[in-house]
Amino acid sequence: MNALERLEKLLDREQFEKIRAIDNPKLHEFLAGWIEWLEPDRVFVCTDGEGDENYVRWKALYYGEEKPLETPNHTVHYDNYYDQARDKANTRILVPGGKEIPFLNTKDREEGLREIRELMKGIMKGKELFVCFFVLGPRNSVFTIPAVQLTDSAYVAHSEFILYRKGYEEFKRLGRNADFFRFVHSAGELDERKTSKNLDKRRIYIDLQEETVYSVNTQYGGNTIGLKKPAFRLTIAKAVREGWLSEHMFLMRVNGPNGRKTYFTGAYPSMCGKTSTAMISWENIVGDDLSFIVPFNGVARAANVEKGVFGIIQGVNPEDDPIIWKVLHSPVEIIFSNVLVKDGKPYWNDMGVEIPDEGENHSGKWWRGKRDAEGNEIPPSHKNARFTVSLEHFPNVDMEALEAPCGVELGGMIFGGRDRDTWPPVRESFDWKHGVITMGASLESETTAATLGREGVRQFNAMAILDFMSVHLGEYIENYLRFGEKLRKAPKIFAVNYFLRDEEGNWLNRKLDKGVWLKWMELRVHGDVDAIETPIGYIPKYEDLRRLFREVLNKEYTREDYEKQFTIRVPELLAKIERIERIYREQVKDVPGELFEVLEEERRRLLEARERYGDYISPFALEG
Ligand SMILES: Nc1nc2c(ncn2[C@@H]2O[C@H](COP(=O)(O)OP(=O)(O)O)[C@@H](O)[C@H]2O)c(=O)[nH]1
Ligand SMILES: C=C(OP(=O)(O)O)C(=O)O
Ligand SMILES: [Mn+2]
Repeated sequence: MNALERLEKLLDREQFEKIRAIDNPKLHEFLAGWIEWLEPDRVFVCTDGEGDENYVRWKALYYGEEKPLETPNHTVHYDNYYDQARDKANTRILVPGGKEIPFLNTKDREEGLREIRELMKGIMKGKELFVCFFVLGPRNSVFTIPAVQLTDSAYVAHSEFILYRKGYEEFKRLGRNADFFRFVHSAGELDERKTSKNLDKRRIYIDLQEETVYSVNTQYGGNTIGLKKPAFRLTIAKAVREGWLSEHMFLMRVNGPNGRKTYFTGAYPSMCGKTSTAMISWENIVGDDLSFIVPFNGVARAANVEKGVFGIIQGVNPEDDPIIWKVLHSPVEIIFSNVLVKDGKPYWNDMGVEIPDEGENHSGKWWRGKRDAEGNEIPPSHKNARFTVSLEHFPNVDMEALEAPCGVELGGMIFGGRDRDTWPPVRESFDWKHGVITMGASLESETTAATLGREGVRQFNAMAILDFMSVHLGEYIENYLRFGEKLRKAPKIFAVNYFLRDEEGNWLNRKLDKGVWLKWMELRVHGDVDAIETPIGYIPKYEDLRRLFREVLNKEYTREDYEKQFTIRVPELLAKIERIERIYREQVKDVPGELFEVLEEERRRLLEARERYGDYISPFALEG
């Protein structure tokens, strides 16, 4: 029996016709094999029709994975109390022989496939399987990658309808020529709260060879939404193979003088400010998490992989995030996850309004002071609680850029992380290579609640992408360096640090200061302002920032604040180079020699500056 004949037996007539309309034997084989293996009670195939999307929305409520809130189109979803973040330990890249690759969590491919298949055998008995088609990137463009998702979670399917462009018609159009990604997910057995129960058997396995990701016994979006972080591992490998960039970057428009539009991408690790930067209310958002960047006639052009936001809700407040706040309080389609709910209203930590003392949250029934099994006090919402919403609902979205089949020309690329004591708030690299190596490849950041495990630990996190890396880091950096050489005009590279602290641990910057750094970078891309040359790149002049603080935030920016923030901290910078160099020499090993040369040059510049100015160099000393 061929695959189509098997599918005819497995599906009811209506669903079968939807599959038959796609002329793709590889797809048929994949579907027939997995439906037989997973043994769902029912299968629903989603086309691009509004009715099918509605069916998925309704099923999320019907099966209890989501509950309606007071505001129309708002729902809440909970993940298991111990399933609130990405599970790095159980996320594996499957490679033949289980070959060790630095900073990757690998597993022998055969063994991994056997294990995951065993875990998934018959796992959908009694459940409904949703077969969904989407594309990564804008439809019918140079960026488009078709993908099929199988999941028994209506919440996961629903999230994907909000976050990705529909792809059923694209599969039909491409027929047997479609080169597509595959995602197979099961939430596994659910408890009475409809959250995944068998967390000890939680696995996320990535098969680069077949471009397939398996995810089981988990619901948290970072582990399960196939087109998001699971697909990211596949696109990184594809980009390195094909000579473009697939990055953990927001994409936004910064509005310059006289209506000038300049586009930036920015890579910061999870929970380090991508969404909050891209959402700055007076600029325009294109994407907040994942970008594809291709060389196109000598310029770098970027597109958002997604069309929605799966954003962190903690700290969203009316002053700092007026636009998100407004969207979250309007009757557009939103899934709130792992927040506190009381009388049908959602609440979250640090929202700037009073929060009730009891209700329901990610721990079940909640009251202030409640402790978990480990004795930790449970806050109203989880730190990694999120909202899922389409970008079309944001008044500041740049729709034209979001839908542009050729993407937008990039003016600048930004790297940043949680760094309490080393990097200044903003600086510009000397050139592409200097930026790629001393900013991107040298990125370190403190761990956050976006992954399971300890928080606040400084960790190497090259290009903010290490959690998702699927190829040898040396190869990835080599691809980055060569990418710049394909360009007539490379984007300028910048580094930011929103998280500097003083000795007492107080932040040196306010959350909206980033809006000023963005305006400065925009001016630098066009050579409109001068800058101060330092051993680690160019930093802003005080006068320019003072003017921008006044224009952008209507605030006075003092010389004292500037000096504290932009002091060149030589001992910390030297120690960092030491750490980074050791990591590349001892752990990564096969890495382009240029990396060591550029780090060495930076060290030499710092040592020379120290001779002349001492350990902590005031930016005023370097001016002139
Ligand atoms: N102190 C401080 N916190 C920030 C700043 N920007 C963002 N955050 C917080 O960092 C957390 C993660 O931010 P988000 O933009 O969602 O990160 P993403 O995961 O990279 O998209 C949120 O709790 C924000 O409130 C900032 O400039 N300063
Ligand atoms: C979805 C995620 O993305 P981010 O925190 O980068 O927004 C995640 O890390 O799980
Ligand atoms: Mn985000």
